[in-house]
Amino acid sequence: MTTKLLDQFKAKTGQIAVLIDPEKSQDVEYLRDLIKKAEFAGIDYFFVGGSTANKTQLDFVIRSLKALTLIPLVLFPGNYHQVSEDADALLYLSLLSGRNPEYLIGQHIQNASDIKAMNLEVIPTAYLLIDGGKQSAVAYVSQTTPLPQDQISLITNTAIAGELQGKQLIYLDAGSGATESVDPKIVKALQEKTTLPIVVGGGLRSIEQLENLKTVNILVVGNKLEEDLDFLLDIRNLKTRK
Ligand SMILES: CC(C)=CCC/C(C)=C/CC/C(C)=C/CC/C(C)=C/COP(=O)(O)OP(=O)(O)O
Ligand SMILES: O=P(O)(O)OC[C@@H](O)CO
Ligand SMILES: [Mg+2]
Repeated sequence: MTTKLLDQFKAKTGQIAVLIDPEKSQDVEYLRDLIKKAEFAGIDYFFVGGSTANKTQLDFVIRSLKALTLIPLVLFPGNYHQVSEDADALLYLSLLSGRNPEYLIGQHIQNASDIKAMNLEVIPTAYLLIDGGKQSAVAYVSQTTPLPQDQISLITNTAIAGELQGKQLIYLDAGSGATESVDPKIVKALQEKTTLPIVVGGGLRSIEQLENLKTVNILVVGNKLEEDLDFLLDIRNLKTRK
């Protein structure tokens, strides 16, 4: 019996997930290099997904990762096509910061029975877009407005409403390539109200940012590694320091 990934999420703070965007990762040599460095760095998870990636691109990445590494593979889907039984878990996102029914429930209805029949851990996730200083791909694709960073009670109330609906995980995302990552004050306020595990991503590009957010369960790094894989060496130093 393998442990559920959600239990692993809860077990520790300061875990690191590397976000792989399938659209930008269609080269097995690139993936080999990424995996080698990620394993050396002691990365905890690969998150795989993109706001516009297609299923063929996703399947290529899943097949390659499954052949090359034991690091758990967590789907972070931009739409209902980005699902596969070959992953270890699926973040079942509802975009609670927005008011677009398509991303609250519409996408989910498309393949709910298929997902239920899969041998795949499904993690109900309250997904909140937080204003990261520039328009993100998710805001654009979903046609929703992110929550302002200074509206802390709106953010905590949104997340807690998700908890009351049965979500098991809270994901605060400043958006891919954010110029301003999620403020640690938001995390602190949320942790006063809930013990649900928290994931933070969007615009994390320095060790200092990761350190300032180390009380969250998982920190997601995407763009920075697309530009500089050697940032994984700094992450390794951070992880071995602890
Ligand atoms: C029902 C299922 C299986 C999924 C639900 C689909 C929903 C509601 C998704 C939430 C909204 C959304 C579009 C999330 C995308 C999250 C994601 C994979 C972000 C990664 O960053 P990119 O958006 O690829 O950024 P760049 O394109 O800038 O690299
Ligand atoms: O690419 P970055 O800016 O690291 O963002 C990661 C992720 O949380 C976006 O959904
Ligand atoms: Mg992307």
